[in-house]
Amino acid sequence: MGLRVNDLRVYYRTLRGEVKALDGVTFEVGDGEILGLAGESGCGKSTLGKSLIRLDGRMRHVGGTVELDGVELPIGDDAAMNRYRYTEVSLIPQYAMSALNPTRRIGKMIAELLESRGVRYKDVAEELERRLDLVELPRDVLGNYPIELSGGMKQRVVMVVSTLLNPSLLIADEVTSALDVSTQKAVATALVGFRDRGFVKSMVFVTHDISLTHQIADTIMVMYAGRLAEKAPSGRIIESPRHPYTRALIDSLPEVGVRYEERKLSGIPGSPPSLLDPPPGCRFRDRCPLASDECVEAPPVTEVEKGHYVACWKA
Ligand SMILES: Nc1ncnc2c1ncn2[C@@H]1O[C@H](COP(=O)(O)OP(=O)(O)OP(=O)(O)O)[C@@H](O)[C@H]1O
Repeated sequence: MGLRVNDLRVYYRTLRGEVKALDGVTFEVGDGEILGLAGESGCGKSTLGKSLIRLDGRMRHVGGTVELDGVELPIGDDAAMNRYRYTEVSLIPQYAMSALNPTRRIGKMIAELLESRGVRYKDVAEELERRLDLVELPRDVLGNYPIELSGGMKQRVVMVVSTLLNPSLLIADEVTSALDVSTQKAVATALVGFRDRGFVKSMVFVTHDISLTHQIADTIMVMYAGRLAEKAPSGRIIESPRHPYTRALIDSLPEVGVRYEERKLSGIPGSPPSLLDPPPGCRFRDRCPLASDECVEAPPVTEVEKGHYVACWKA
């Protein structure tokens, strides 16, 4: 049944007011689907990823729902969410390599984690070893402390641990940004393999790198200033983007493997609006070459062809 997110609003409390980081986002991810989430820094990608599993202390669930396999997740209630974490929805965090407890051997850490989920280590030990083999980690890592492993090895440990209980949904948050290009590819390929083997049913792959997303995701969703700009099957969005912002992103893609955050968006002056007090209407209109009077009203998300959604009056 997959993931169904409806009009999700999550804000950050700050001294200057509330940052409307996620301001009414609706989308679905089907079983077996990998959704790549793209957009400039600050558009709300990580906030969306985190909202699906754990709101941090400053985040407030203002409205909207998240349904996984037909069950509404209590995302605003940290304690109630606990029973879904690892088993139903799991996260490979942005800094996965530092997510491991430095004072625990890997095996011990996994045993404690399993215990907290009511699972006996020996019941999954064989499967754990099989998965370590699969990502080409020696079984000995179970006896190692994190400091004894390289960055890439720690990354793979976190990948294996976070998917060990076969969650329905995996959120991979910028898992490749700290890696070199060839390791990025290997990690992305391993994640696709996890999906193909059924370790996870569906995945939200958050990244700056739209060219990498294109290689692994079935569908790409582009966000702009806390809202959905466009969502379509990967090939479709790369070949014929309909939103002017998506077009700019793709035009600014120089070559595979180069992150667009490191380049200026060609031909688009300005920067995204502040999410403390975003202007009414289309949030891209100040930078948009096609903007006209109707853009003072926020465009609805429209399905322009099957599976292709765009929030733009001109699409
Ligand atoms: N803890 C926080 N307190 C206040 N505002 C925050 C906090 N974390 C994020 N924000 C703001 O929320 C908005 C969305 O941030 P988010 O990290 O989700 O974006 P992102 O697209 O994932 O960016 P990046 O790729 O740089 O991580 C930004 O305006 C950001 O400044």
